[in-house]
Amino acid sequence: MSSYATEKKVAVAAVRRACQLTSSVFNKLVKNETLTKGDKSPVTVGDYAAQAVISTMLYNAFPADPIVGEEDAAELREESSAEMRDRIIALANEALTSELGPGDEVSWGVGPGQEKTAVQLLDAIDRGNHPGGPSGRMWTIDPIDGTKGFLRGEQYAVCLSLIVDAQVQVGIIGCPNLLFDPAQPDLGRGVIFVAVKGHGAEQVTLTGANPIPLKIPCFAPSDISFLESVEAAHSSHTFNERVSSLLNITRSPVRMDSQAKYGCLARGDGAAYLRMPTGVGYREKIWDHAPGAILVEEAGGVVTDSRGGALNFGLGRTLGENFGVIAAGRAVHSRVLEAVKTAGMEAKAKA
Ligand SMILES: Nc1ncnc2c1ncn2[C@@H]1O[C@H](COP(=O)(O)OS(=O)(=O)O)[C@@H](OP(=O)(O)O)[C@H]1O
Ligand SMILES: [Mg+2]
Ligand SMILES: [Mg+2]
Ligand SMILES: [Mg+2]
Repeated sequence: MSSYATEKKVAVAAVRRACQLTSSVFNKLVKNETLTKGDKSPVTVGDYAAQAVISTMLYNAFPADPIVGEEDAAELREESSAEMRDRIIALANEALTSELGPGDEVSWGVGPGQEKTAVQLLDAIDRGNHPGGPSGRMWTIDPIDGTKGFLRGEQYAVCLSLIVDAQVQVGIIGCPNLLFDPAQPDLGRGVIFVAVKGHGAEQVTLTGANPIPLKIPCFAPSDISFLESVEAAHSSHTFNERVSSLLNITRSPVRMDSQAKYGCLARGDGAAYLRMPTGVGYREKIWDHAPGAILVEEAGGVVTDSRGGALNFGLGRTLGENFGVIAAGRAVHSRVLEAVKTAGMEAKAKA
């Protein structure tokens, strides 16, 4: 099984630079300007600029690889967006031209003197327009996952994955605001989760140091707690409550934005991640789950939909019809799956 050594190196380096960028956007813009005003523009600036940085680095390392990215530059190309566009270009160039870090190579289009033009950076954002599908190599980028968490100064994640023939091979999740070790807060915040199919999962610092292998622990029934979305619109809190009561879970759920949930599951901060649809119609996006799914699987866990079927990353930009997501260690997963089926039948009977 390929170890995807170069892909992993480039992907970690790209997520690292994007994390520097998003932290700087938060410190410069969100903290000062908008927490009270509720203006979403810093998120947008951060999203676009981080996608530009990651896409530029991927293109320099793997020019033939298509990208499925959340953002596109159509609005930025309009004359009315000139001010925002300039900000994004400046932020992206600041991140691309900062000093080389450990493992960085100039050939990825980074380092001092590597400024890009506005046209190059807008084109880099738009390279994320690949439709996805069942065959070939493709990357997914979610430049800021958990935008609402980002604005609140809580959890968000910079997420990148490599999918080959619909199978996730590499997953990287950068979490600038997550404690490196909840048991040792002195170690500070900032984690990058890294997984390669068949080669395990680990977490490193934001500088790529201190690698720690990840393995989901066995949980006693009394220690089980759920990880779930903060936003009730993104996943059903009431369904999770019913599943918890069927499993006699007494611990309160831990609510956290973004794929940081998958990272916390992989290192045992919580026992299960349950994300059930809140209504009909919303299709989950592949960039919201591909990095998390490989991370949990490589840490020894199982990720399925609510019927126990595998998530299908080969259907296009979405996972298709939404049957939710259940992620957990093997033993907990089978118990949660049974309870989800029971709660689903109860809900149907009531409807
Ligand atoms: N209706 C609905 N249902 C399910 N999911 C949705 C929905 N609407 C949005 N999204 C996606 O949710 C992504 C945010 O992830 P989380 O749900 O884990 O974050 S949160 O806790 O709710 O803030 C979020 O990712 P970002 O846009 O990158 O933040 C969206 O892709
Ligand atoms: Mg997202
Ligand atoms: Mg996003
Ligand atoms: Mg979004």
